[in-house]
Parts: sequence; C-alpha cells; structure tokens
Amino acid sequence: MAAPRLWSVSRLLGIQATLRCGSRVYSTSQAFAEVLQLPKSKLTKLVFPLQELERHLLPAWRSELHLNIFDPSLQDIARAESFFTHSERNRIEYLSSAVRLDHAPDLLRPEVCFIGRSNVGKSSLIKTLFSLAPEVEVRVSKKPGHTKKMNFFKVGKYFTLVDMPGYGYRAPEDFADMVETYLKERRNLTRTFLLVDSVVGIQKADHIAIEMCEEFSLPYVMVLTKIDKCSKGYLLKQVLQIQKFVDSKTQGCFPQLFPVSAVTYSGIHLLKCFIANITGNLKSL
Ligand SMILES: Nc1nc2c(ncn2[C@@H]2O[C@H](COP(=O)(O)OP(=O)(O)OP(=O)(O)O)[C@@H](O)[C@H]2O)c(=O)[nH]1
Ligand SMILES: [Mg+2]
Repeated sequence: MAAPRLWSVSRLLGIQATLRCGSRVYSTSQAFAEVLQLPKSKLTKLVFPLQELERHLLPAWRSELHLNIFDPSLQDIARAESFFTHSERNRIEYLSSAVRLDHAPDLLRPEVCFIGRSNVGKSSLIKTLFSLAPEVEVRVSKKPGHTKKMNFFKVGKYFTLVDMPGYGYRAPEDFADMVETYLKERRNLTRTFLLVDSVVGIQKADHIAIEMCEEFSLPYVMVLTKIDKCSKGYLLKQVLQIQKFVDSKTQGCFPQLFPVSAVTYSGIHLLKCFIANITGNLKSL
C-alpha cells in the first residue's frame, strides 16, 4: 500500500496550521491537519491501527488488546507532532555514534532507544518518526546488519532517540558489550522500544532480548513493525498471539502493543505521542 499522497508535500515542508476543535485552538503540522480531514474509518486505520483491528474481534475478545491504556485525544496527538517537527527553535539532528557506552553523548534529557533483530525496521521507524525533519539522515538498508553503532539523535531540547544495531543475523561482534552495557547502565534511558516483525512474530533471538529486558528490569514496549505486509486477518492473529505472550510471560513490558508501518505511516502518530508523553513532554495526559 502506498503512503497517502496528501502527506508528501506538507510533510517535507513541515508547515504549521492552526486548528479549531470545539472551543480550543491549537497548532499542528499541515500534515496532521490533513490527516484530521480524513474520513473516520481511514483516520482510525492510520492513527489507531489497534482500534481498527479490534473492530474485527468478537465483543468478548475486545478487552484482550488493552488499547485503552494509552488512549490520547487527537488534540494530544497533534500537540505531540510539534516535538517531531524540525524548526530553528526545535532542532532535530543527528548527534553522534558510539560503539561503547563511555563514548555516548553525556546528556541529562530523557532518552529512548530502539532495539530488535537485524532488518526488523529500527532505522526505518526512526526515519519515519523524523519525516517532519527531512534533513536528518537515518540510513536504512535491505541488508541485515546495516547499523553497526549506536546512533544518537537529538529532538529539540526535549529528548534523545537512539538507533541500535540489530541482534541475530550479522550483528556486530561487539554487540553484547555495546548494547547490553548501554541498556544496563545508561542512566537517562527512559524507555526501550523492542521491535518485533509482525510478519514472523517473536523469534528465538527476540526471546533472548526480552529476557535481557526483564533481567535488567527495564521498562520496555513492544512495537510490531511492517504491518503493511500483513493481511488484516493475519495481523489480528499475530497481534493476539503476541498480546497473550506479553500478558502471561512478561513483567516489565508495557501491556499495550504498538503496531506500525514505515510505509503507510500507520501507528506512527500514536507512537510519537507516546514518546512525547513518556519523556514528560505532554504533561496533561
Ligand atoms: N514493507 C515494509 N518494509 C519495511 C518497513 N520497515 C522497514 N522495512 C524494510 O526493511 C528493511 C530493513 O529496514 P531497516 O530499517 O534498515 O532495519 P534495521 O532494523 O535498522 O536493520 P539493521 O540496522 O540491519 O539492524 C529495509 O528494506 C526497509 O525498507 C515497513 O514498515 N514496511
Ligand atoms: Mg538499522
């Protein structure tokens, strides 16, 4: 499925628009203003993919998906967009790369990192989160094992995102030293996003990563990538299976799953809002 065309120009320009919703007036990117104009069914599919899946479940099964734990309003999602929009006053930029924790930038602001098997779509997801900062270069590749270092990106004065090398196939030799030490010792690490490919589900290497997050008592969140590659029925089956695993086998994992696509942008706005919230930037939520 192609990315909605209405996004392309405004996304590049990162235009701000003023919207009125009820009695409140607020500012958002032109891109999100256009999303708000979509018919309800399309908007739900794009912004709340889990909600869209839930509609196809029998009523008795609906509560299984825990989609009301993080359930922001469209206004909150619009507000969160501004953190991810590059401007002179909100500079989004690549900071540095590191192969050892003591080479990581010394920052006090909250940090979130993205881990997962090689090729699961970590760099693509970050690139998509930065679609309103097109000058930020995030390298993606078809070849697994592309990202070799921990890459730090600054989002204004608010938080830092870290793109990690992948584990499993073609992982860098120093992966364990680099990533485990980072996860265990990085003091400003606020949340770890563990990406799982929605097509193949949780694999052996993911179980090792999950065990590591549990052992280090990290608060982590499971993000299901590449949902554009799944039919609705297949995705529903995968989501229910992964949800069951999270509910029964994990302690530190956030109960709500975040399905996303870097191709259709499905789930991306909600994830931006979640990141803005957990880093303490959407205080009213
Ligand atoms: N269809 C589809 N393809 C995706 C999506 N996200 C990533 N890909 C593709 O998956 C491949 C790997 O993407 P990357 O973002 O480089 O994966 P990575 O997890 O950073 O991989 P490493 O750096 O090697 O660990 C690329 O060919 C991407 O185009 C998605 O949401 N949908
Ligand atoms: Mg990568």
